[in-house]
Amino acid sequence: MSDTEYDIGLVTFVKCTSQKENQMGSQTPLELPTIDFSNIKNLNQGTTVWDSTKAQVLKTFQDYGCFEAYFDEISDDLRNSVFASLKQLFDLPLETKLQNIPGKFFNGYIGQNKDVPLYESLGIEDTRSFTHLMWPHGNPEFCNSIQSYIEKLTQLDQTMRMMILGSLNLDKYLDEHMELTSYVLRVMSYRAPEKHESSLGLKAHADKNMMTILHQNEVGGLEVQNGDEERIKANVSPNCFVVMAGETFNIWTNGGLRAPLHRVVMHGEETRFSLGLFTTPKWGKIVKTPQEMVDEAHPLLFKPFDYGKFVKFYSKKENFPHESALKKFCGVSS
Ligand SMILES: O=C(O)CCC(=O)C(=O)O
Ligand SMILES: [Fe+2]
Repeated sequence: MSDTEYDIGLVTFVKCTSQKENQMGSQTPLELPTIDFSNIKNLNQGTTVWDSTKAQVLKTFQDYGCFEAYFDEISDDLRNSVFASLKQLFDLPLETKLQNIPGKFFNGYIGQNKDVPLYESLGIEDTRSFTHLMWPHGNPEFCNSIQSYIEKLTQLDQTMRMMILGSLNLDKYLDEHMELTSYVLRVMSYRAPEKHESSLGLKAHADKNMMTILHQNEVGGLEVQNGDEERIKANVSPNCFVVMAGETFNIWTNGGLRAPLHRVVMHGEETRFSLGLFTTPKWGKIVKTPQEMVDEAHPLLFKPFDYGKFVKFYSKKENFPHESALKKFCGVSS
């Protein structure tokens, strides 16, 4: 972690500079703000550090909808094991990967799609049963490292949500908010494009769920859109995790947060691996904006909705991948 600091308004951001940049001493490119979550175990509510971190989280979510979390709970060994496991997983025969038929839409195998030919992904709802499905004779290293990775990122997710609700004075909804969601870990592989192919790995989109934590290998390629033109390349430092608000969080806060557009562009000849912990509303539970976020100046933007019903609606051809699908589904003026 570099010790370079800079101010934006009231809060100070610590830059999470990549080693490559340091060594090459190149000029600083546009970067996402970074928030320091090192020493998370000692980050206690009510302390000055907690309060300043909480203010940073809300401000970056309001301004960008996204930031890089510097999080050092995933050891080098665990990270190496996770990325090595991903290579092993994607090297499995297609028939094996296709067996990952999920409990829910969009959680299964996605790939072999001519619109995004470089991209392949698998959703992991339950690590044990997923491992058994992929390796019927067992793969304890995969199972243990993925499970431990999910547990650590879950801690980061919950800390950040606690901070956002706290900053909005909505602490009383915390238990309800945590109960509302479950997690899926989506693991992704992007092969390098052939000479005649486009380098676009994943088209620009905003996530529909509550919040996403992304982690990429050193190949990089994740870009976040800021404003109409500007695209910011996400850092590839090993301890940097890109945290993004999804459209459901924007709805829950009555438009109080941004859900940024982002995409993946491939460079070079290496395969890119990435992981995303997707915090997603449980099917059958109702996502409802707290009344405190609504007043005359801020009328209700979205009606309460069941995410499961939305996913079914979204999976229909005419609604996918419609940018304003949620607006169409439960927007107040629609
Ligand atoms: O691979 C990545 O880093 C981004 C993936 C992504 O944006 C998504 O799955 O929604
Ligand atoms: Fe995404």
